[in-house]
Amino acid sequence: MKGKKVLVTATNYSRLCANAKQLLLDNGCEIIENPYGRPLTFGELKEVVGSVDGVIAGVDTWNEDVFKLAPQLKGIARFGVGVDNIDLEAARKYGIQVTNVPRGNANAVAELAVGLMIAVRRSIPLLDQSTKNGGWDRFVGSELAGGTVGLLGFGNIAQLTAKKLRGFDVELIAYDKYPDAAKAEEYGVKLTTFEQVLTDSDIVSMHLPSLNETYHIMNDGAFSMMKSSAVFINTARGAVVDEQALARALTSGAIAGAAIDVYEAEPVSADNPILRTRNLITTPHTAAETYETYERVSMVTAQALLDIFEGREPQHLLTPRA
Ligand SMILES: NC(=O)C1=CN([C@@H]2O[C@H](COP(=O)(O)OP(=O)(O)OC[C@H]3O[C@@H](n4cnc5c(N)ncnc54)[C@H](O)[C@@H]3O)[C@@H](O)[C@H]2O)C=CC1
Ligand SMILES: O=C(O)C(=O)COP(=O)(O)O
Repeated sequence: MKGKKVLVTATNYSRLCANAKQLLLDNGCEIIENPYGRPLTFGELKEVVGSVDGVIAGVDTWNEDVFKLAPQLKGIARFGVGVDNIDLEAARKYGIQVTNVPRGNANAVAELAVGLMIAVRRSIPLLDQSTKNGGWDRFVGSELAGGTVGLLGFGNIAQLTAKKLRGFDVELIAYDKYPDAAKAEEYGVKLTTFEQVLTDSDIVSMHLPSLNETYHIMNDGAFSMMKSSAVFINTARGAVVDEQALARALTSGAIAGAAIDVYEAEPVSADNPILRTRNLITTPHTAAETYETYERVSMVTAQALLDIFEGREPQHLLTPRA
């Protein structure tokens, strides 16, 4: 087990908390950090994967083209939840075990989603900008209380978002293909259809994973079903939204505003027209970036790789043997 090389691509080395680094070092691992502060490109992965035994992965693309170049790679521990950037079938074919950390960053994402809801309904970034520029523009906003918040997806993050919103005096509705009725009851959420979430909500918050069947689920037709006074929040994945349709909906006034943390292509390019649409708040895929998340997720990912190296079944294995 000595001398295993662990590549940390999850944005930067500082993400792995001290205890997790120590755990890997105590077990004889060498840690290779990501010097770029962003996901690695194929070219950058190609340079390094040849000698790597395990990866603590961010949102870089892990597919057969990479696996072919990584003969020693035994495990990928995703530093988060979404694994749309990892080809699980190809991983299985190459004998690479893949894990993730369900709920590890859910609280951070739920808190940001609620924060963005208030920020967009009260135009907080515009108020800040205007006041700093010498203005005294007391824009009129809308309250959450008395309105309906619709959750698209009712998994771990949406459930925590609902739990937090209970104190805001809102109606909560949600759509999920495999709904958890007990959790819905616990958090006072009415389960309904995708269409009804769109038509009835004052705030639509996206929490679906990126899958073939959710690709561009928010398109022109979906935005046209929303109230013109409603806002859209996306802290899930860029691919579930047709970005150009969102830009059209904002520009035409079909919806009143949006806040997005995720993009169809990341990092989002400065000349992407979505960045210049009216009443849009943007953050750079930051929903999970909290010290608390890093503590929780670091230990789980480090332990998963050690388990894989030592032949034990890791927690949250996504590639069980057929
Ligand atoms: N912005 C960020 O930094 C972060 C983004 N995320 C994204 O948020 C997503 C959701 O995360 P969690 O709530 O933890 O996942 P989860 O797996 O707990 O919830 C996903 C829900 O979607 C439902 N679902 C799956 N396929 C569906 C379909 N075709 N139609 C309708 N419902 C469907 C599932 O039944 C499940 O309840 C992740 O997949 C990830 O992409 C997660 C963490 C951080
Ligand atoms: O957990 C997820 O799915 C996330 O999107 C968090 O991703 P990150 O590792 O913060 O780039």
